[in-house]
Amino acid sequence: MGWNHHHGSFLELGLRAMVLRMPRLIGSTIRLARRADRQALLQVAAAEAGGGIAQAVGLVAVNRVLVQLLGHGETTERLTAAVPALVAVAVTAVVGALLKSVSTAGTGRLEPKVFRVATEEYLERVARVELAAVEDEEFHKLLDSAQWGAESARRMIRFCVSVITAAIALVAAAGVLTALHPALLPLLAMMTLPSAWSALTIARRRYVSFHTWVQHARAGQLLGRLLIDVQAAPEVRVHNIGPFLLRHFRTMAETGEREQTRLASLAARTGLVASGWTGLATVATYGVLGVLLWTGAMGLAVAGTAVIAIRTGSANLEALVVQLNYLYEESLFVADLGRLCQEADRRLIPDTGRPLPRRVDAVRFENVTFTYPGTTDSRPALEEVSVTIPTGKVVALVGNNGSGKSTLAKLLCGLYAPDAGRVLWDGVDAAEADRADLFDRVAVVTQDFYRWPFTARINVAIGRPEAPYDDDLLHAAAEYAGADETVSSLPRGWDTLLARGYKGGHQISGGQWQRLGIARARHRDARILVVDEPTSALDAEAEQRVFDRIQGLAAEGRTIVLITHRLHSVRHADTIYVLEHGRVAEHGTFEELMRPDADGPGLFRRMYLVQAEQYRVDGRTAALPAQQGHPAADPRS
Ligand SMILES: Nc1ncnc2c1ncn2[C@@H]1O[C@H](COP(=O)(O)OP(=O)(O)OP(=O)(O)O)[C@@H](O)[C@H]1O
Repeated sequence: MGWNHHHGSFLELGLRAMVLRMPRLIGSTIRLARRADRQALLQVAAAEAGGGIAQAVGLVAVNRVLVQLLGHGETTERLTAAVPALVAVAVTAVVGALLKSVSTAGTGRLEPKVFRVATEEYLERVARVELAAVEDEEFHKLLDSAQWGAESARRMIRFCVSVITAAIALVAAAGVLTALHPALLPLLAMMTLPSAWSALTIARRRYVSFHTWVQHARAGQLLGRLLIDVQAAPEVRVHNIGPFLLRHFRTMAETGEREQTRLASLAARTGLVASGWTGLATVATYGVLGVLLWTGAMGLAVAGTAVIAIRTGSANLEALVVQLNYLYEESLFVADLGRLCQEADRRLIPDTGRPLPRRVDAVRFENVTFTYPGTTDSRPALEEVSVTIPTGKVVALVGNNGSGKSTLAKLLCGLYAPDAGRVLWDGVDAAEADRADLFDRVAVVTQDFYRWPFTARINVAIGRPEAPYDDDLLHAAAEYAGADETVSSLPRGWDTLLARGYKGGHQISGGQWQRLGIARARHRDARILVVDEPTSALDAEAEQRVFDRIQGLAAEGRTIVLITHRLHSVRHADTIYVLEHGRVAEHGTFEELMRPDADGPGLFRRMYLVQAEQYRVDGRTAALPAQQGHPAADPRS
């Protein structure tokens, strides 16, 4: 459990502080409800207040009935005298029932809306935080527990209503009891305090346990989900991974069960202690009532009403405590949601900044050093990197796995800021730039671009989510990426759902997805196109076509940043940067880098020749570039 050290602020609170905090928590729920549906909130509040008044009036009427029935005179006379009070009891009961149903309807209307408002509140923020926050383990832990907060906010409405109902009813019963005899009130409180203590103690324990185990539970659920995951399904079967996953799922579930057992036995012990104290308080209460009757300090009718008031009062108090307990438990999760929103606000991508020049001549990386936040690696992902990306040119980034190519692309897109050095868009430092403006100017297509579980149309159109659908533009983008054939082969064309496991869902191949991804980036129509290994799943012909088209974009004035391991594809790039361990090892044109006598370590030439060697046919040596007196090299030829 060493990796889980989350401590919510509530864990530091004592029981008294919790009780004191309760009104504020109820207040924040009411504010949330007001934002969700003011009218429904008023309806619930009015119905609950009316219900409380009806209950108090009902109790007073019961007292009148008892006084009349237990008074002097003929039975028929006493009955007749009690009729008006009896009618009042019936009327208050009917009014109470009607108001209850009004409140139930209002609560039912309010709850889903509160859930939506609370969910939107955090989703809207989390979608706008810096990428570094999303990748931050601490932020994720907060996200894990806060996700329960929206559901808790929904449930809090019901518990809030129940708490208010029970509180109003309790005040009514306590008022009547005080009027009957002031000594009865503290006794009523004594009867219920032990259960209040026990309920709050149990809730607090459950919350602490939840926080300690939240990631364990998530990991267990993940194992369960892997067993039914569509993408994992082939490997699960062929490699017989099912029993392995199941075994670990069971081990994790059993560990969780032991925690539940521990909590249950603690709860049983606490409950038993509380019940003992409640029993003693009940005996004392009825004892006092007996003494009052015995000494003649209280009449029989009053004692009868007092018994009813004590029973209703203690039932209300019991309900109040139980509901308060639920409310408290839920409020802890809502508080987590509040903390997540605060943390997200702190880490939001700023929505202001310097506008970028309308026409940028070049983006320049000046001695950029960058280490991923939270990593313990001593070596930065990028170290003193200087790269120039002129507008309208093709710049290729090549290098071994982990050399920093994708990281450089992410910094270019404004997803991270350098720790040292600057990324300059002409004169404007990207760290100070208006990020929305910067994002607007780039389109990215990576090897693992997102496969949206939507229709083919949306999968391309989502490149420009705000723009209205224009089928001509979508067709042009698809044609550009060679995705038009894929789309026309789909059972419902553009409207085919690309999500296996849903009705009408269809699965396409990796290469077909890649064509759609390229079409999406093309549809975005940004000034800088970053293509990170975009063609790895394409067949040779399609790949060639995509590269030719990408070159064509540069001719139209767009800037292309091309990341690839297929060195043959970068031979037409205007500049090639070769990265090694986060540094630029060498750069130049293809011809310059292929010259055996070139300055620098000759890394590109070595890598190229290794690739070319793999394409040797029948013992013939791979061709070398034309300027060395050989025909242009194509490792695949
Ligand atoms: N999100 C991340 N968090 C922490 N470290 C990362 C992250 N992404 C990459 N790295 C690390 O940064 C270094 C550079 O990775 P990067 O993905 O930029 O390499 P690359 O040249 O694109 O590699 P490849 O050719 O395999 O795609 C690697 O050491 C990698 O482990």
